[in-house]
Amino acid sequence: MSLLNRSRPANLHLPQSATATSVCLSCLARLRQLHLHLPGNHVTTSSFHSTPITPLPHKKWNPSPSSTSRPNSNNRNTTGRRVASKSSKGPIRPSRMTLSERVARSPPRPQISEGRNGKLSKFLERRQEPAVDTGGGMNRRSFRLRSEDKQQYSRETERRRRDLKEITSRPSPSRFLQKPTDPRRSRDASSIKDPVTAGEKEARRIAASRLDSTSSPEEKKYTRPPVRRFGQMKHIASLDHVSSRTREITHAAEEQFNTFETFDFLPQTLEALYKDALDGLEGVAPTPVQSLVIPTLLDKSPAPPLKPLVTENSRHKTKDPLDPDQFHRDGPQSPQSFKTYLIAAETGSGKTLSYVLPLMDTLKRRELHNLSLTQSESLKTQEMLQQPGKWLFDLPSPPITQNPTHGKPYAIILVPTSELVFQVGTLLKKLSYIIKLRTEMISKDFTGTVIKNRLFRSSTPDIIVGTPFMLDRITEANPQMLHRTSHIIIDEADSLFDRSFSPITSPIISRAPNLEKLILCSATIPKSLDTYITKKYPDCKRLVTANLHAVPRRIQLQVVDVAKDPYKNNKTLACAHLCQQIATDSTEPGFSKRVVIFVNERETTAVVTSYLKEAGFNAVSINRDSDSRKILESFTGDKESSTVEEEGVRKGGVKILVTTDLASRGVDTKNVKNVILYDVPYTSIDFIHRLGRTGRMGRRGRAWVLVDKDSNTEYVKEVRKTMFLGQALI
Ligand SMILES: Nc1ncnc2c1ncn2[C@@H]1O[C@H](COP(=O)(O)OP(=O)(O)OP(=O)(O)O)[C@@H](O)[C@H]1O
Repeated sequence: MSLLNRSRPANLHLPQSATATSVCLSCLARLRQLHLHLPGNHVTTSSFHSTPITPLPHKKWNPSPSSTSRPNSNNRNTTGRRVASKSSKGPIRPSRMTLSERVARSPPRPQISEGRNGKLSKFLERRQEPAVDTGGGMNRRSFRLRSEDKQQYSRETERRRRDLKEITSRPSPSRFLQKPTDPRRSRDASSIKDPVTAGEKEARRIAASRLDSTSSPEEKKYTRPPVRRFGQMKHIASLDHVSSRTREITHAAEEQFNTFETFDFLPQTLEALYKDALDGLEGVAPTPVQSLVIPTLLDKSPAPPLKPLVTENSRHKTKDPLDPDQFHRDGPQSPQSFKTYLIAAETGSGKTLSYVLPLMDTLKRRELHNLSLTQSESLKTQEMLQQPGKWLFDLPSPPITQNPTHGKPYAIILVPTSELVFQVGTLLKKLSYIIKLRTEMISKDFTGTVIKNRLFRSSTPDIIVGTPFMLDRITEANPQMLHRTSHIIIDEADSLFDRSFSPITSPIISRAPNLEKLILCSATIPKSLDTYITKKYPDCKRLVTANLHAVPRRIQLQVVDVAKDPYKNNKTLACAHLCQQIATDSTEPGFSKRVVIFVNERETTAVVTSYLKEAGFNAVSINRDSDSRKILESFTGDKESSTVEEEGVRKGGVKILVTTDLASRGVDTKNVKNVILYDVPYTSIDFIHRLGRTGRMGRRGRAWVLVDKDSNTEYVKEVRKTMFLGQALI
């Protein structure tokens, strides 16, 4: 008893008047720990407990420096880490939470019954492995302190290095591009399968050396395999490498063009930008991508003379749309008279304005230039007519043109979905109110009559925004429509040049004989796009920002293991529970919180939405029948304040959108703070785009990814670590 009193920490629950049966179980656990560390400690517990307790196995006394200098009574565990005092934690929480009311309220935390030793130790074990793993978090210091993490990480890295060796010896696993087998690479593998003769080997060697000598330095540069940091992350390896030189250029541009005034815009462009495009925000500065792109695209030269119209009315497509391999077989186009640019920057970085502003400014300059030419012509005419002896027929006759400007836009902007047509089109309309240009939208949302009126009425639009599907059909029927088109912009270029879109996107470009600039824009450069551009537009100028392919660190990603308690592989329950937590947390006070849930399959949207609706949430999904434009509007618009009634119900204060990748690209959900990845995305590209719906334009964002027993947990962990380190996912 005296020994006990001597070594008993002050926070043990042992009142002076304690009877043998009133000692709490946690104290007993502490006593047992002490017992393990004291030499020859044979204290019997019989004086404290009425029930006999099986003696603990005797542990040899080892007066190591760690055990003597860091006793457990100092609130440190056996590894020497500081742990919170158990007695100060209040009531002990159970290991199995019962979610009897499912998601209707947050999971209760019933008290564990005292005296069940097994339960207690299990509980303490489980507490170290929470279902929601927040480890990556934002705390760099605590991350560094995790020595076990580090050890595990180095073991993982070693294992991956071995995997990488094995994988790189196989043919390219790229999902986008099945390259023709390179004899140089397949040499080893084939020699194992079927023995080759010495003659064949020699022939292969010669073929390989020929390939080496014929490939240009440009080709060599871009056919280099990307740096694969993680052998397992094959998807990540499909992203292109961004050189340090590119990063230096971006930083230099950022320093040089640090205000919108430095771009030498027309006064009306600047006014429209400040008043309409940026919603009256004050003190705005160009983003890195804008500093880089705007000076390059801004064009003050007058429009060059138009090439004559192609008279033959070719109604046939130059390419076979049903041939999926054509995309990868296409050789470089016939000598190009136009310049090509590739804009690549992280999601939510302001890429749209970076191409829209110089485009509108250039077109306005040309319009003003043409107007001044016409005015000076008419002045000359009047002067001539005033000369004595001159009359109307002495004047040179105006040129007879077969190409009236009727229905011929100067610029075309292509985007993959009608939702994006609406988003980009709305921005253009806002800007053109002050700049005074005519802009129109074309998508499946409008009837044929509406489209016809928009295109071919007396006032021809200067800029048309549309989907490739619509514009391909219209320009195929009216090939002369693109005669005056000097600019074609392809937003989300990685989508519009993939196997499904490429056969309808490419012909539109080839129908514009007077094209001056082809601008491709994307947040990700998959290897397929990189190869396509190198092959088809070898002189393409790449405008790439330093943070390309990196998910901003202001987005916090947490991993929820739904295989663990309390979800027991019920993903929908875990998702509803997360929504409940979001609804009740103290973020965004007074405002309706928005949550976007991404799933991999269209069918899952209906399942998740109905479950959430049943649980009382305000959930919607985008599908074929829904008015997706209207639904998205409530997620892209400004913040809405939640009413007192909604606040009371709590669930009413949160709006949930369940969607597939349909809403993962380009949609400017700038006020969405919460994103849930219900399914692990198939590729890193999808990861980047889905996470890109939050944390836009410098805002903070939160994301959760649900993993179950079938998910590639390793892959998710690597993505999270890479994000945490602020590195690109390549
Ligand atoms: N210089 C700026 N200052 C403040 N806000 C800006 C600036 N430029 C653009 N924005 C705003 O940032 C938001 C995101 O812009 P935008 O949609 O162009 O991003 P993005 O790079 O195209 O994203 P994504 O890759 O997802 O399509 C828009 O709401 C836009 O109004």
